[in-house]
Amino acid sequence: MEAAQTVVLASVPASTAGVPQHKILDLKVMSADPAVQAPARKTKKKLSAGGGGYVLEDVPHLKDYLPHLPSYPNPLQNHPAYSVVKQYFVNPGDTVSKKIVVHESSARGTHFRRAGPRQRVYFQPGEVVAAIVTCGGLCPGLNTVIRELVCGLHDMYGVGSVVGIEGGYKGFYARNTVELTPRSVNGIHKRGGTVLRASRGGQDTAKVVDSIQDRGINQVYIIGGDGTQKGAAQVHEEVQRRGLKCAVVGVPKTIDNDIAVIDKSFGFDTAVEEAQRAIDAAHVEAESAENGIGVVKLMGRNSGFIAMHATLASRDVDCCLIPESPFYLEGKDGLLEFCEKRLRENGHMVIVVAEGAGQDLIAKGMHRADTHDASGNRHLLDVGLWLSQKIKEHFKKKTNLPITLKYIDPTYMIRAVPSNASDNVYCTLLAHSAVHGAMAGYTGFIVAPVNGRHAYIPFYRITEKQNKVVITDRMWARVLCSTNQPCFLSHEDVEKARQDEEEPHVPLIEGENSLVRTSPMSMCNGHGHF
Ligand SMILES: Nc1ncnc2c1ncn2[C@@H]1O[C@H](COP(=O)(O)OP(=O)(O)O)[C@@H](O)[C@H]1O
Ligand SMILES: O=P(O)(O)OC[C@H]1O[C@](O)(COP(=O)(O)O)[C@@H](O)[C@@H]1O
Ligand SMILES: [Mg+2]
Repeated sequence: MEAAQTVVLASVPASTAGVPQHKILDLKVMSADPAVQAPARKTKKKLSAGGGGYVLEDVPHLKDYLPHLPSYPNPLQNHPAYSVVKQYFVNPGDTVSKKIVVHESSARGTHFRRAGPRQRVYFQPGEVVAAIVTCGGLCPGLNTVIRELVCGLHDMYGVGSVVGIEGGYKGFYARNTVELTPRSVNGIHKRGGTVLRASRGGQDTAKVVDSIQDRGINQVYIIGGDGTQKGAAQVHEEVQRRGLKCAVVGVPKTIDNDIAVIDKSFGFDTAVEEAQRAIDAAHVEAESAENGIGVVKLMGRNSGFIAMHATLASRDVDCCLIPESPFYLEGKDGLLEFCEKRLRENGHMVIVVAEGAGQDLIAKGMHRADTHDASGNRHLLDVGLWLSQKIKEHFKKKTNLPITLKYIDPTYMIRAVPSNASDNVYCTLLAHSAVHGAMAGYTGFIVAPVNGRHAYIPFYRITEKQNKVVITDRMWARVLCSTNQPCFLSHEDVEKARQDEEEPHVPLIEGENSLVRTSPMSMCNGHGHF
């Protein structure tokens, strides 16, 4: 839940960090909620406004607090591979639009600074001491990002000093660093996991920054998910407070695809592809038995993207359950009734369930205290096991249908694999964009594609809100349409989901779609089905 915030808008002069000469708006944000983990933000949001409702949400720059920092020509201009590119350096005014679908009357809206190499850099190759750390859960592509950060720094900018921090945040203060060279990272992209190892918990900002300071690290690349980037934002605050010349760069990693604003996180495609193998196996098992049911549990703590995409890709799935969409078992249009119907019609069925789905339902009637992992993530109850049990009980007690149910839990198998070809390319570009940003003196940002173009995005943009499947969007409707599963939703559920929608709906001409807009349940066909 986002904390209540006090917002102060004021005009300030443009900074020297390449901000276009729009009117600059300075937004101070103070948290009004004492329970919020992060301290009140000291870094001001860098907003600048242009014509037609254009807003640039810019990222911090080292010059914001080190105004006399010298800059140098970018060595890439003499690089044999890059110097022939017609316009290799990014135009300082280039920005990436957050909103890609626009109407003739709509405001241009939020933009982010376009990623890429700049004509001037704020580090000389010989002075750079870069550090790389991987935090949180595994994700296909971590090794590719590590490799490409090391090789990008070396090959493009001639940086020779790159160290790896082992075992996540705590490695900053609990372990020695390891030297990373193009030679030592060669070939690691063919392996799953992270050669630097990762961990949950142990994020102690003061100790992390002490270590950065003691080791003379001046570029830190922090690869991790939403939790990691909250930690990275705090590291950036502290680095800035101490006045250190150190660029803090976040590379978003999450297999769950739960990071807001960005198009997609690396490794997600690989995970969805790997999930197909589990669904295929479940389908083969189900098809080959009398009244066969295959249940596949996939990752997705709070966001059901993997389950949703795996379902759409497979087309063998009869029901997809995700955390964002509540469901129920018993009664009319409940899951158990649907299972009976599918078996009678088709003789077999496959259910895909995201691990975070139905947690409230399972917890009902259970006296069990919530427990959390070292990072503060809630431990989940095993929905796959619970669901399998409930289905078996139902068919045994309430029907005369003998069923064969197979439960497949490929959880860790889909994230422990190496990244596929397209994720490898994605990771390469991502790492290079991160390096260009740090060399250009930007700091306190994450790098990621927004509408297909790489952008530098301020930390607050992605730590404030998690990306979730919007169950009132077309994509979820496509899933429901392909599976023919019940919609399970009550009026209240739909209304609640609509309130969470980010984009306001623009009314359609002549009331088109107005039935759906005014009556949520008209989304269902009257039998609780879409
Ligand atoms: N709110 C937070 N503030 C600061 N650090 C955090 C926060 N949440 C998690 N972290 C740290 O980030 C690291 C990874 O977090 P975790 O939630 O496990 O994975 P992920 O970053 O992939 O979401 C851990 O070291 C954890 O201590
Ligand atoms: O058992 P672990 O290592 O804590 O990981 C399991 C969890 O990690 C996740 O993959 C998400 O991890 P991140 O937030 O680190 O990306 C969840 O889907 C899953 O619940
Ligand atoms: Mg997370």
